[in-house]
Amino acid sequence: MAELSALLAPRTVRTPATVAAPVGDRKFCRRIARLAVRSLYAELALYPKPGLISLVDNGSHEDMTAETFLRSMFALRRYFLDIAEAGMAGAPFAELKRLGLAAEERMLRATLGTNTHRGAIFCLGLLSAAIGRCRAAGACLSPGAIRNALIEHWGTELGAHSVDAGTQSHGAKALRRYAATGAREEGARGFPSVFEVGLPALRRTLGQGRGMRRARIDALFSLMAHISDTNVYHRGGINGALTVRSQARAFVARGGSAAPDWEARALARHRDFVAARLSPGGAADLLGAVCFVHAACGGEG
Ligand SMILES: CC(C)(COP(=O)(O)OP(=O)(O)OC[C@H]1O[C@@H](n2cnc3c(N)ncnc32)[C@H](O)[C@@H]1O)[C@@H](O)C(=O)NCCC(=O)NCCS
Ligand SMILES: Nc1ncnc2c1ncn2[C@@H]1O[C@H](COP(=O)(O)OP(=O)(O)OP(=O)(O)O)[C@@H](O)[C@H]1O
Repeated sequence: MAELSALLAPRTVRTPATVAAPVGDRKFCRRIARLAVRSLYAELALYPKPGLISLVDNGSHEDMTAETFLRSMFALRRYFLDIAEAGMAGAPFAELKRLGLAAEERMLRATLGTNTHRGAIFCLGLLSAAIGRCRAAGACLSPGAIRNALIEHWGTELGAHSVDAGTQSHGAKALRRYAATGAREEGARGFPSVFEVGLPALRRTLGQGRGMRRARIDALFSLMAHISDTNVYHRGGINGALTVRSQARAFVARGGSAAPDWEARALARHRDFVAARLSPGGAADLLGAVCFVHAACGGEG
């Protein structure tokens, strides 16, 4: 637990200018890795999240708990450091993929075989590499610079990162059965849901003075309303996907966290989703990525 409190202790460095300051590159990458893990923790700790695991309950899941997620997060600290350094060094996509696959193995060892963070390993890993690239180029960290670095350096390979014929993952099955696009398509397009949906929603709510908890809720519901989430298709098929999208759209249309009864309505959606065994895990992963980009660019973590 001492480790956990060190990891989650408030950051003293907060401004974009400080992120780009001439501290050692390794120190910079360590800080990026800390922010990545902290962002995954922020996603886990947020409540209520429809159907998802939090520190309060297990949502729609029987095979994992918040503790499984915490074990996985600790196992991934080294990965985020390594992939940020690889990005900084201009490593080819094959090297990022090798690191990503090794991290998946580490995650599965730490969780005794449960997939807690596959999407996050992919998404926050690539973003860590892109942040490393920005640092190497001396660019000031901004969402646009991070996205450009990602597309410029690894966009071609990401566009060709298709599902192997024999892959039996939930995502691969959802793609074959429902043409649900999922994490690969997000990556191929430079994570538009992070940069064009989740992050603007987070910043809008913060700009309106409603604080970080509500900002994360608004980002999560905006993502749920927008994305093609292979977890949802896997568990609930087309009807499940339509339910998640329409419920999230209704929440957003009523003003999101600006509505006076937002918390009761978010809780009601949580109960509905648990009853229907729905879990928008892809939106949860992307929320982690939104929190990460926001913090890396100097926002409150
Ligand atoms: C692309 C990946 C994530 C494969 O996904 P696939 O859909 O086949 O597998 P699976 O269903 O097991 O996992 C999907 C993960 O994506 C998340 N997800 C689902 N929908 C979405 C979405 N729309 N956007 C983002 N994440 C999503 C899920 O929560 C889940 O964690 C990945 O396993 C992969 O290619 N790994 C190899 C490592 C690699 O190439 N890394 C590149 C550099 S890091
Ligand atoms: N807080 C969260 N709660 C639940 N899932 C999350 C959360 N944050 C992220 N996720 C994502 O949701 C995914 C759930 O994966 P998994 O493939 O085990 O789905 P599942 O629906 O539980 O599968 P199964 O039907 O085998 O139990 C994880 O990969 C993870 O990335």
